[in-house]
Amino acid sequence: MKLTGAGVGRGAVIGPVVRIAPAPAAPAHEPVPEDPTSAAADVVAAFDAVAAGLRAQAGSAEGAAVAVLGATAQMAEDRALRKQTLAKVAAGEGPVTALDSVVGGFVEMFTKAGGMLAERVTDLRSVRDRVAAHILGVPAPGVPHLSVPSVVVAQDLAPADTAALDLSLVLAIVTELGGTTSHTAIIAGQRGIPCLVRVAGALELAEGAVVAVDAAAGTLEVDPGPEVAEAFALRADVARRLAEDVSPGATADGMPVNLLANIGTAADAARVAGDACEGVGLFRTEVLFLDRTSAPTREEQAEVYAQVLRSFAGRKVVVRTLDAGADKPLAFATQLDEENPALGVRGYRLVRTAPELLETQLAALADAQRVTGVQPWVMAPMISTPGEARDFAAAARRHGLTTVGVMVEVPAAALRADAILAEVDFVSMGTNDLAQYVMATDRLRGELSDLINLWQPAVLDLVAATAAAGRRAGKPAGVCGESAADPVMAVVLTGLGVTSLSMSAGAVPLVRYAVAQHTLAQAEAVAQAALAADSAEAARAAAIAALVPGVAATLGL
Ligand SMILES: C=C(OP(=O)(O)O)C(=O)O
Ligand SMILES: [Mg+2]
Repeated sequence: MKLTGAGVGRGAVIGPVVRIAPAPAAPAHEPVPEDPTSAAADVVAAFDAVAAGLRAQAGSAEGAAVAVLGATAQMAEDRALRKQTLAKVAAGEGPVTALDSVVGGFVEMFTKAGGMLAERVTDLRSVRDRVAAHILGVPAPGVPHLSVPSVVVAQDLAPADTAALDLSLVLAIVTELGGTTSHTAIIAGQRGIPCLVRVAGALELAEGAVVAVDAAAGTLEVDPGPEVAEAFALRADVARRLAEDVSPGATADGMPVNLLANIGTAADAARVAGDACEGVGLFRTEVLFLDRTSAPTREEQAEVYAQVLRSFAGRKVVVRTLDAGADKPLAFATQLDEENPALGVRGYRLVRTAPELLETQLAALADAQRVTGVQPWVMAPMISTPGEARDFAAAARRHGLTTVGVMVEVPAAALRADAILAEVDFVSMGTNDLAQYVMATDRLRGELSDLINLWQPAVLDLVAATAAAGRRAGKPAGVCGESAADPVMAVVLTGLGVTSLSMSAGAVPLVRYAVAQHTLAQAEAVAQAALAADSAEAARAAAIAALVPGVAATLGL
């Protein structure tokens, strides 16, 4: 059996399936319990079992997870929660329905109260899901404990779920929902973990079934034959051979194109520092803020930033300030009443509602600069106007950070790139959000993946306009969205005048190879071929056809 989906990365792996159970829904018409006393006893037993399970998990967890699990266990032990649920069951409501409405009431109350209480809403929902699963006799939702390298299959994964996985044992991630530029896919890609999203039928895969996941082809095959394993091994060989080239990125005629890595944590930095990349082009600092009830302190942040700077001492490190909101919600910063969070207070816009977050972060970064003697580049996400760029640059410089840039990921910033570049030292294009906003298509959902395709000519036009503005200003204009990881797109971007490409470290060798096979003029011809097309498919096909002979075959295209 073969399933198809949209792949992230180019990896191909074979391994057993481990399923992540989705949160159980309350049955539509849950029957009234025949014996309310025994139903009440079941509810108490479910609360007790969940609390005990969480306490046991906390006992074997490490770091921040201990406190999170302990706090969730405490909630499962909460007397008011139990008492109100039991009262409803005694009055004849189905136990899951009762639990659902009591938790719903608490969620509303906590949310209205704001502050610390609002931060407990996620814990409350997690307790509800676990207790409901216990009552219904279905697998507990949430991230499983992995004991062998596995292919993790889920309906969808929030960034916090991904953070809770032991990624060293994750061979691949397969989801039924989600999009290729959603953060979970990106975080996985950054770790070199192949990801397949939008896989219809993924949830029907049996636990333990052996599957072959090919992210480049976008396929999943159940019980693959030995020829599949052989083909995967061959591909790995080509990739290994190309990875032996450690020269700096450049076109065939010597025009430099910096090849940089995207990272999310200090551990990522330590892991990829030994790889042949010229630095970090995007440090997604929000990963440090995820799954917490309050922001990390200045000291805590400074320590992490210093670790990253030390790992890459002597190389460029571009640190992006907090990009929270929308698909990266933080309990302590996200606006709860936004109907369109992707269009709301996210990224740099948080200076309007929580200015101390940016101030603390810039101070911590300056501390890290001081203790390591390494000067980071710093940039802000979600900048829309030259005024925002100016304000951010002023704030960063006040803290003694000297190389200041912004991301170009909102169409307004691309359209006014000259004016934006007048305010800052560099720009970095976030093609994931740029595509989302240019095409008015939610990057988290895959139904419209044809529209959010990074090859859409309208997206390419704005990238071209921004790169041209960079050339005019004589300032670096890089790309750090997923576009940079695609070796064919990398040639197009080079031809458009993009000065650096930042991607998951595992993508660097193929990108280096593709760029190095073309002179600047040849890359420009590839870019023009793509720009002249009138659809995403035609743009990619035209670019592939314009590559110098032999490159497409080596790339397996
Ligand atoms: C690099 C980008 O930022 P993120 O994916 O973290 O939103 C982007 O939008 O392309
Ligand atoms: Mg972005």
